[in-house]
Amino acid sequence: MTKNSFDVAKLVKEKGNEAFEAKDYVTARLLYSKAMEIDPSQYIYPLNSAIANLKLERWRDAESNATAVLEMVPDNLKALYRRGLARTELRQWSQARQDIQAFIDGGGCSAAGHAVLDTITRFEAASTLDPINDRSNDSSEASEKLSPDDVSGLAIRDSKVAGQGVFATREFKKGDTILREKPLLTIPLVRFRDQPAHVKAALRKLSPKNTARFLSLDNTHPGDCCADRLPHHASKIFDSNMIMLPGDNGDIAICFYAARFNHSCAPNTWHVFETTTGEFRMFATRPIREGEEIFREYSYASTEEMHCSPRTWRQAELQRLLHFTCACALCVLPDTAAVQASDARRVQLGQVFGNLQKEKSAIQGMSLTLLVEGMRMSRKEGILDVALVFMALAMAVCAHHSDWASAKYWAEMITDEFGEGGLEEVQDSEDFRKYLFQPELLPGAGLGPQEDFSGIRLD
Ligand SMILES: C[S@@+](CC[C@H](N)C(=O)[O-])C[C@H]1O[C@@H](n2cnc3c(N)ncnc32)[C@H](O)[C@@H]1O
Repeated sequence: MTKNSFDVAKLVKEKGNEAFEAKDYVTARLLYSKAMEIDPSQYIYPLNSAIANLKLERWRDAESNATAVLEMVPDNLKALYRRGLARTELRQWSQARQDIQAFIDGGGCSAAGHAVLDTITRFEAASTLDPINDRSNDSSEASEKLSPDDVSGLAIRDSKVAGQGVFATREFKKGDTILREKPLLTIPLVRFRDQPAHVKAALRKLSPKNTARFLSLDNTHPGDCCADRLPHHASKIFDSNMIMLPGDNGDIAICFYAARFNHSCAPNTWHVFETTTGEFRMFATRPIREGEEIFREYSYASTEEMHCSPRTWRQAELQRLLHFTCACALCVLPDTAAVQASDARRVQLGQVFGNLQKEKSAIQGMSLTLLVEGMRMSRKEGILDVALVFMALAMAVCAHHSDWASAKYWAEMITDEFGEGGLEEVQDSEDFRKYLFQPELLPGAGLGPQEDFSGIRLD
């Protein structure tokens, strides 16, 4: 590591020290282990890890940390003392004595050393009376899990699509909230080459626990796929898990829980970023059964491009940006005819969007027939958030032409698609809900020539 390089291991150790001082030994231990993994040449990381493990009564780990230090620096007094303590707890009396004696002989605090020697003598005597009391078990395995399992209704399991994914442990209704979380870190949308500087700054600001969480995320970029711009693949972890936040400012975020969901081109969720609460939220777009995998759509390309492009394009794009070949249910449809039909719908969907844009999105010129065609295709393709956009536009078109019965028909369909929960959560929901109950309040309502759309419905 060059002198001026961004030393991730050192930063991680410092975060570990912060956690240790706050008596969060579980996080401190995780961070020291990460620092050891990143830079195994430094004895200070296992030395610190040993003390965290002693605090957590993980005697074997503390012993092995101290041994690692002594292999690098044979007369390190702190390591001798810490190993002596661990070995005492592991009932390795004579080895414990040797370590503590070496500690005293090397100039370590004699009072502290003799106190441990006395303890060893007492333990040794007690152990002959109480042979069943085995102190060698490490005790804190369960408490150190940093896992999304504590988010209600979700569990991490092996996925048939890719590695691990997130599964429902209960039923979710359409519109139910799947997840709401504040991102671990966000950076502004900047040029790719400027990204590392922002990631570095964001990593520096992370709390110790969130540093451990960040480092525990998957790096799915193969080693040589592209040069990493930060040591220890920090930018690859970032790239593997980043989410472009929907909304105007377009920040890029790492969300600890949302990062664990696999991608699908026909996801069963949609998501928003609520600027008022700073929360990333996911909702079910259809009923999700217990045991079903839950997917989100990775939207790195523009959402429209992702929705309106055939499988080969989507796969190439995900490969180019994220280095994986999409194996979602839509991309691995078993028969060619089904793939061709899906591709054709996507291309048509693109044409619908194109035609709508040509009409400059002005409600007065928008064709309801075209919108309904878009709804049909997006429903078939399982991209319900797109269907919802078309429905909202359909409501506005009918309201513009004072066909209130038809406007109400589309409003009810939207309510039904969102589900009660989803409707409450949508961005700008207050206005939106108001329009659903009173379409006549929509901007432009009643301003167009009167028309009757009762013959145009979604079957
Ligand atoms: C943010 S991680 C998702 C969780 C990951 N599966 C795990 O085991 O931790 C993103 C990585 O998961 C894999 N992945 C996600 N969705 C996929 C899909 N539809 N097809 C193939 N691989 C996918 C890719 O390797 C991708 O880079």
